[in-house]
Amino acid sequence: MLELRNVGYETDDNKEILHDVSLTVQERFVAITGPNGGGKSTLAKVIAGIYQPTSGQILLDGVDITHMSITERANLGMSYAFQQPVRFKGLQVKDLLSLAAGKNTSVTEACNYLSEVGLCARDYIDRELNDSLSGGELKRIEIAMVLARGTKLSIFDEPEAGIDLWSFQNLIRVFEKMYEQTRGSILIISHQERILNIADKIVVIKDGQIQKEGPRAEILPALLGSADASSPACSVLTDKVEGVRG
Ligand SMILES: Nc1ncnc2c1ncn2[C@@H]1O[C@H](COP(=O)(O)OP(=O)(O)OP(=O)(O)O)[C@@H](O)[C@H]1O
Repeated sequence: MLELRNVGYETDDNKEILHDVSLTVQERFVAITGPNGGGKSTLAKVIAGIYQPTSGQILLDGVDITHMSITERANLGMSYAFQQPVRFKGLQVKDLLSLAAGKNTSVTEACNYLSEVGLCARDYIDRELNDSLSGGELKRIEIAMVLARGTKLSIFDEPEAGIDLWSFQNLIRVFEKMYEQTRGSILIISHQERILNIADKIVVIKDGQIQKEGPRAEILPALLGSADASSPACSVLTDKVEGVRG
C-alpha cells in the first residue's frame, strides 16, 4: 500500500504546487483527475521520486520512502510512465524491455509485450528509441515497459495521450492484465471518462489539493454532473471538476 501523509511540494522559488495531500493507494485501479494545472503530474512525480516533497511523508508498504531516490523506489516495486515519453538514444526497443523485465527477455516475450500495446512487434523490436518514433509509438512502448516490469505499484500519467487511434478497450485490457499479473495497484492520471470508469477509487486534485476522493460510484456521477453527452468526455471532465466542490 502506498500512503501519502500531508505531502507538500514547493518549487525552489517557493511556489507551492501541492498542499497537504494525504492519500492511500491500495485498490486495484486508482484514478487521479482534475483540471489542467491542478497538480496531478507533480503529485505523480513526487510519488515516483522525481521530485522530493518539501513536507510530509510517503510510505510504501510501511517503509518510509520520502527521501529515497527514483532507483531505490523502483527497486522496491514502483514503475512510472511519463506523460511525455522519454527517448533513450542508442537503446533498441528489445533492450529497453529486457532492462524493464530485469532479465534477458526473449524475442517472443518482447514481441508479446509489444503486441499487448497494439504494436506490430516485428516492426518495432529492433528500432532505436530516438526521435524517429512518434509520440504515440513511444507512449505505447513505455506502457509495454511498465507491463514488462510488473511491479506492485505502476503509475501512468495520461496514458491515453497520443494513442487516439488505439482503442481504449485495448488500453483498459492492458491495465487489467497488468493487475492479474501483479495483483498490485495501478495509479492512473487521466481525464478520460472510460478510464475513470474502471477506477475503484477516484481522486480529484485542484489547486494542489485533494478536492474530493472516494469510490467511483460516489465521485464519477458528480464529475459528469450536467455533462453534455455529445461532448468529448475529456473536456467535459476538465470543465466539470468545479461541479464536485463540496
Ligand atoms: N517546476 C515548476 N516551477 C513552477 N511551476 C511549476 C513547476 N512544475 C509545475 N508547476 C506548476 O504547477 C501547477 C501544477 O502542474 P502539474 O503539471 O502538476 O498539473 P497537472 O494537474 O498535471 O496539469 P495537466 O492536466 O495540464 O497535465 C501548474 O500551474 C504548473 O505550471
